[in-house]
Amino acid sequence: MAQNMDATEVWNQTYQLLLDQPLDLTLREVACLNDIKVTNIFGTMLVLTVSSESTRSVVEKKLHSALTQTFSQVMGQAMTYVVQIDPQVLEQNAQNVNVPVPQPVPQNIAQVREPAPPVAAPRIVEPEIVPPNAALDVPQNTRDEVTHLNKSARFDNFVPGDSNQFAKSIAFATAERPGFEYNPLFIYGGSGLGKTHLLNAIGNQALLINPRLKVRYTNSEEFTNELVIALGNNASSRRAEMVEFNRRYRGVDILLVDDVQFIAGRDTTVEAFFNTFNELYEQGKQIVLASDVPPKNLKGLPDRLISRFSQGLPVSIDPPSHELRVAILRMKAKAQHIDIPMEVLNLIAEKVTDNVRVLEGALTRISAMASLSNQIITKNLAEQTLKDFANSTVEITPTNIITFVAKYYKLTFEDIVGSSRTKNVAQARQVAMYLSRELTSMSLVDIGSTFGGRDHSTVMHACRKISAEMQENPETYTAVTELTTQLKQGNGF
Ligand SMILES: Nc1ncnc2c1ncn2[C@@H]1O[C@H](COP(=O)(O)OP(=O)(O)OP(=O)(O)O)[C@@H](O)[C@H]1O
Repeated sequence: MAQNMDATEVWNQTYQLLLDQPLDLTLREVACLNDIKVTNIFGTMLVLTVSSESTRSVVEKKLHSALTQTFSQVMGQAMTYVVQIDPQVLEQNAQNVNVPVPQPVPQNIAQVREPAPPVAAPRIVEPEIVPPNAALDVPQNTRDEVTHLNKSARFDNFVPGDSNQFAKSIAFATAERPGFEYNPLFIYGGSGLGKTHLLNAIGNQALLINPRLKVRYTNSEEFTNELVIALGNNASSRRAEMVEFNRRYRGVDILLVDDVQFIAGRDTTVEAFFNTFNELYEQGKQIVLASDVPPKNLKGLPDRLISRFSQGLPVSIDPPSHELRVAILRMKAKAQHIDIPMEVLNLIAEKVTDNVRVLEGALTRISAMASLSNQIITKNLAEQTLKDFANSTVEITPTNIITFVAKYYKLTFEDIVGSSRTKNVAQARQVAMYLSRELTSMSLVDIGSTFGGRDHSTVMHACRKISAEMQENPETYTAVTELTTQLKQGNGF
């Protein structure tokens, strides 16, 4: 553990370790590494400061995996980071181009940044299912401490349709007879289509049938981080840590691995995963994998692993039809006692076509608007509310959200991720957490890490609070809707 290290020391150690690794970096990427300063540490989140937008893009994309893993290794716990551009550089740029920088200067990054292509979020993957809006409590997040399963993601609240029926049936059969017909079961499909839900449903159903089974849900980022920590710096405890790591992953009857596409890139992780896979497989234990693409399209993984993945049954989940979108909306509305006419459900299903998570967000928005304006839900009200709710192709990162929220509330970037508990800072932070849940695919755990190492239950509380406030408080409603619109339009990214 190295939690008492100061920011400079953390960077010095990380930098040294990075240089010792065969990372195959270009000269440009090495130059970007040299430009990084760690300027703050909030719990498990580091604030990195760089001097240009282009460096920031490299640090957020190409170097993300190496940096996250090495920071985690140095700190002895899973770490995440956000990247800001040096406030002094921004101020200097603003003066050079004669653009007055509004106060507070340093953190209004979006106002003075050069336009740049949307940058990828530090990829923080999704280990559990939680609705984007905690008011939509189907399924809620109740992650089990041992299995890591979200107990609320079940087969009985997974609505079937043409696009997912086959995957659901196979998943159900797998839960009933783990380790037999479909091993490994490989579920693939686009974002927000229900892969994580099915993985959890398999684990929950199998345990219902046989409570003595050992089940473990994980995702590739969690697997990698735990491996990095087990390998750690400390040679004397490494052996015991690795025994414990292997017990956790190789001693199970059912291993459920989400977002397996992100396992690529690190030889040690791929090797550990390959060995875990083989051992479980040879013992006849069930392995279920989920990914955004079929096995043959996985990039950066060795052929031997891809051929193992293809040995069992790959099944796809496709985007839902209009009828299925309406059926899912009906179920969610019913679960929340939202009285909503059929024509409005049809309208939402027309507007949001390719992601069930976004579908849920639209329903919440409409219900909040109706409740705030004390109206019943009508087609007209829904049309008004969803005016700007177009499917967006802009990629929104946690950094974007923090930057925009800070600007909206006239606070600093570090206020949002820091530890201040003053009322307006806490409110802004909760809105930022809510937006992170709604507009990115980050899990509660990962949002908590990004916002200064907060617990996932703190994030869940924030999402619930903002969601409830939206129904009662026009200021909160306006803040959320305006920020969503700005972020989706990508203004100032
Ligand atoms: N058929 C369905 N019935 C009910 N709820 C669904 C269905 N499909 C998806 N959902 C809900 O939509 C949300 C997103 O689903 P989930 O997280 O499983 O998607 P995913 O495919 O794993 O996405 P990602 O690849 O982004 O992690 C969850 O709240 C989930 O419960």
